[in-house]
Amino acid sequence: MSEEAWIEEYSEKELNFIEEIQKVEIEEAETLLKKYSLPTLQKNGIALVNLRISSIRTGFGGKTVIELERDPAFSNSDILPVNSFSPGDVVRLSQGGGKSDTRASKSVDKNKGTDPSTEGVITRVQEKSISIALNSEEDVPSLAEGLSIVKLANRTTYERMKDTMIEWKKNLPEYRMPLFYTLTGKREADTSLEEDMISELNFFNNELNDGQKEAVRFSLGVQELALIHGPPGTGKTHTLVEIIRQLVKKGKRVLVSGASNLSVDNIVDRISQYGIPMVRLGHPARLLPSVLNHSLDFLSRSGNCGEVINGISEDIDIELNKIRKTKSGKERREIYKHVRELRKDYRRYESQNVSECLRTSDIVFCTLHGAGSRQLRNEKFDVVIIDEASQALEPQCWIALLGAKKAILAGDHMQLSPNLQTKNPYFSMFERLLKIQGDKVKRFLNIQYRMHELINRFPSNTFYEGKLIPAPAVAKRLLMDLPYVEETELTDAPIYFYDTDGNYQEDGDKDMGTTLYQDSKSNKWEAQIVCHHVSELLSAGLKEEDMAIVTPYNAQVALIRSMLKLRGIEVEMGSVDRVQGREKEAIIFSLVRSNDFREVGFLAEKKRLNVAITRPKRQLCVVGDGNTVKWASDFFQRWMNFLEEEAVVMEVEPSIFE
Ligand SMILES: Nc1ncnc2c1ncn2[C@@H]1O[C@H](COP(=O)(O)OP(=O)(O)OP(=O)(O)O)[C@@H](O)[C@H]1O
Repeated sequence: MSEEAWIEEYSEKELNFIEEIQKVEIEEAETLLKKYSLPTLQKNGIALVNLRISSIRTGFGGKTVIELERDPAFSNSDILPVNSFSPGDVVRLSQGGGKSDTRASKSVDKNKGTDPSTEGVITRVQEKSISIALNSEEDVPSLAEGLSIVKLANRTTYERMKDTMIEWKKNLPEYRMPLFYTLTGKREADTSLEEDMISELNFFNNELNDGQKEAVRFSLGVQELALIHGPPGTGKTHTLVEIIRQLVKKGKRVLVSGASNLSVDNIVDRISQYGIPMVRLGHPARLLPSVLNHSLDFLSRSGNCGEVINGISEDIDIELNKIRKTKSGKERREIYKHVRELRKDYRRYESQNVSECLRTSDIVFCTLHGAGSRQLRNEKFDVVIIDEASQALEPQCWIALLGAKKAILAGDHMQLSPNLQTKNPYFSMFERLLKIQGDKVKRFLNIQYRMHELINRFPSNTFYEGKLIPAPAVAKRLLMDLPYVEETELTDAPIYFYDTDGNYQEDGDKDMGTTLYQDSKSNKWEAQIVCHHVSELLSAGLKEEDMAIVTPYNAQVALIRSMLKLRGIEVEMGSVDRVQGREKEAIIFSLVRSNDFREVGFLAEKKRLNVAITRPKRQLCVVGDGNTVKWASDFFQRWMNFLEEEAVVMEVEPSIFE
């Protein structure tokens, strides 16, 4: 096949894939809006009604940011209802929809000439307020009251992926070719090492273990592609930090990207102490507070034109607040005209500062999606590093790789891959490259610094060919070895298993149908056992912040949270997907599924189980029905056999339920 045809075919395949997943997500979101009223959507966390504007200001890029709060005319409390909004969500803002039970899609439909509506992006979520950056400059609603917001599918994510694939197809400059062909499998990866890059290699961090050092050496020396396979707790971030420092020392310009803001910020946090010129792109509301002074937003307001920019921003805010006070259309038009002029100036000065800031940075940090932002258009990098690469969609990775000659991908394809609604299993770029290029492009981090050796055993044997070994310092640690924890029958072993054995079956919440809440499974018996175990650990001296509760279903999270609240206990908890990348001294894992059909549903994915059971350092406590779970597959049978043999199997005493 000719090179042109190869590029064409590959890009088309990716474009079709993006279209397919976008269609599924948008249809799903639109079905919800058509089917349910705003108040019902609010009950389920994806809408907020009866809000009013509390302030207006100018944010990064000269965008109007409005802050919304609860309208006291409709509620006695100023705390927002429980919701699932987070920075980056795209929302539709409209007037009305709160009092009557109107369909969400009807009340916000511009074309039908009903309430005016506008779209924006959430920038900040607080207990009593929520802020939105509006998409266009004349979007400040004329009425500041009776506002509603509802979550929409995020189209820009898909548009960026599509633009990237079109760019790859249309424009493949010479410098990008070798990497493209290696990444798409048209040619075998060249794994020879560049001597210049690895001769006289002095490690900044001498505590790196041999596997980590080899991963650093290989990543530095190889000319196009390195994969770092880092199972849980194996020091992936440590290794990446060393690679980045070594690359900068060799005069290379590096783009560091990751599937999530947190993965990127963890690296920024650790690198920032070394005084390397660097910048973190991304909306400040989505960044860890500790990295804010490296953000482009902060740096561009403090550079050469910083003072001017801040002055213009204040002027815009004053004008925007005038708009809220006037009812005259003529006056409003005039103010908007003035605001537009101010914004033009604002962007001009800001873009000067942004260019300066990027030009002088040896390392640029952003999410994969952020790599597609206009500030990075035409920027080139010697090396692009992608952390959590196994959790990203392939076209997301391509966004970051557009300006690269060499790629280093770190991840673990044995943990959760992107959560797609499609029926087919999804292979990330990381996993696909392992398949097509083989182990020669990979280095494996084999020592984990988190789990007790018994907790390590099942995941190591099942997912990592028995090659994952605990560092001596962690291999024998138990809860009772913590200085403030007493030795009790619940703190002296690494794994506990409360087997409910089919006696305490799950509950299903059918109220919302399957579309809105696919995850509405709970099990009150298991919730009670979890509360009992948590209380016992606290009595033994363990602190609330030392433990977390993990379960595959959000409904179970909510149930356990409410039960613990009654006992005055507040412990971190989340669905399995939310705790990937986290660790705690003790993890309590409630499996929920218990039924006569031996159906384990959502839990069935092996990788989900791997994530859940590799979070604890000193104790894993499993609460579940062995009888349902063990028949799901050979794999679950093996896991149940392991628990029966190795865990302390706990009797489910009736007193637990009192
Ligand atoms: N060579 C080492 N010697 C001693 N401790 C180490 C070493 N490498 C990593 N660690 C420790 O292991 C833990 C995990 O390290 P790090 O956060 O870099 O891992 P990670 O692989 O990125 O984690 P995750 O599982 O969340 O992806 C940290 O507490 C770190 O201090």
